[in-house]
Amino acid sequence: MDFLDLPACSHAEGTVRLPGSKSISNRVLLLAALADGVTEVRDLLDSDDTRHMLAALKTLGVGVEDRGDNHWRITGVGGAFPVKQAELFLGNAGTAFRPLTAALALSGGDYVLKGVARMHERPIGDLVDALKQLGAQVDYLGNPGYPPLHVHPARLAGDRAQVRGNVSSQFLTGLLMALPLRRMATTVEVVGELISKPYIGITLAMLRRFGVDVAQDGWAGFTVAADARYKTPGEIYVEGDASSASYFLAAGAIGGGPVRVEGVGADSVQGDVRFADALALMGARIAMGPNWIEARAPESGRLKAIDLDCNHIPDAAMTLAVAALFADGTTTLTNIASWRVKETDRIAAMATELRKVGATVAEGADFIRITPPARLLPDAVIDTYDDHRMAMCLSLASLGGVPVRINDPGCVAKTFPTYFDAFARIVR
Ligand SMILES: O=C(O)C1=C[C@@H](OP(=O)(O)O)[C@@H](O)[C@H](O)C1
Ligand SMILES: C=C(OP(=O)(O)O)C(=O)O
Repeated sequence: MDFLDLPACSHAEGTVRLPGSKSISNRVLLLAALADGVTEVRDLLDSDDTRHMLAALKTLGVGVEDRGDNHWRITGVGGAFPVKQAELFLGNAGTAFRPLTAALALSGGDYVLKGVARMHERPIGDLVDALKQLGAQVDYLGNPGYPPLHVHPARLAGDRAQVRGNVSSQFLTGLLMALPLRRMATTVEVVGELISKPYIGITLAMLRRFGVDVAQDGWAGFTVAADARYKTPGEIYVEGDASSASYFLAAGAIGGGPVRVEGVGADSVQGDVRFADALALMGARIAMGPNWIEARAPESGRLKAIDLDCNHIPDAAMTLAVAALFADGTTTLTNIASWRVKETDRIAAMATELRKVGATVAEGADFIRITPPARLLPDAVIDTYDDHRMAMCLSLASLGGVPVRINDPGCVAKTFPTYFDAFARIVR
């Protein structure tokens, strides 16, 4: 097994230029592909998840040109994809799999969508159920409710669909992105709770950038007009990734700081910038400009434990679970049931790995509670479960003055291939 030994460290300080946002990159790529005309995409994230999206779009007949330095020229097809038969492999990229399922289901072709084994355990039934109400023909090739999928041309059907939003917001995101392909006014109603709402905010903001305004009835109803068409904005810059920012900001809060991240700040459309508020609740000193955030340790030196509903920041909340190792009491993170259906069962994985450094951890269906040890245990061998965030989060334990071994560190390639180099540059 490949591993990386992180030396003991206790101080973090410096500036990190963030890679592009995964959530924005994959939305922009799909919207640019469906739009009429050429979009110059700047600062695109270069990682496994975006490579899967780029490869899929190329297969589907979209013009995809690498201009170097994370600049991509996308020549859109102005509607449904011209290639009418394809088999796509999308790795473990939820932001590729769910939106492409919706777009392909309304594209009038015959498509197979597959991923890695874990992707075939990640639910998609709520999206497929909603698409079927709109006439989509989708078969499960494995277990009902899960990928792989076989998509056939849709039959004409009604002007509204209901979708459940309590398992993943990506189902609603996928529907919204695909609806302009129908060329008829369509309303999506959200049934029950909608989780991870700020990601719908990103979707709506990106649709607006591509010329489509969605009429919103709170979080319960979304209507796309019959004449909605994606228009290229010409050029678009991708913000830095706010979830990736969380590791460095936490490092600043734990290891003195200041640590500054550049590429994301007060003007961001990403909900995960709210991670900075959570760190502030823990006592960290936070400063923010339009395009940067900086974190320093509390005046007292030690972080405070918190009780926090983390439904709005499901990804960055994992970083709080590790910051809790450095707090003065028991931290409880609630409303995070979706952790169990992501890259791995993140509640179980986090509990197991935090215990390896000496924490006392309780877990439930939708919460995790962490009580730090007086001193972290040295030489923990951390398993990462093919989950980039497990690897990046647990690297922070080394700031407790203990050496930490990270197994399979390459899993960070999903969203941040150069993470460990960036981390090494700010710690000592
Ligand atoms: O739409 C998106 O870009 C994302 C939505 C979130 O998923 P859920 O809606 O499943 O919580 C998040 O965890 C994921 O990393 C990215
Ligand atoms: C849940 C995540 O990924 P995905 O986009 O595959 O859902 C994540 O990046 O934490």
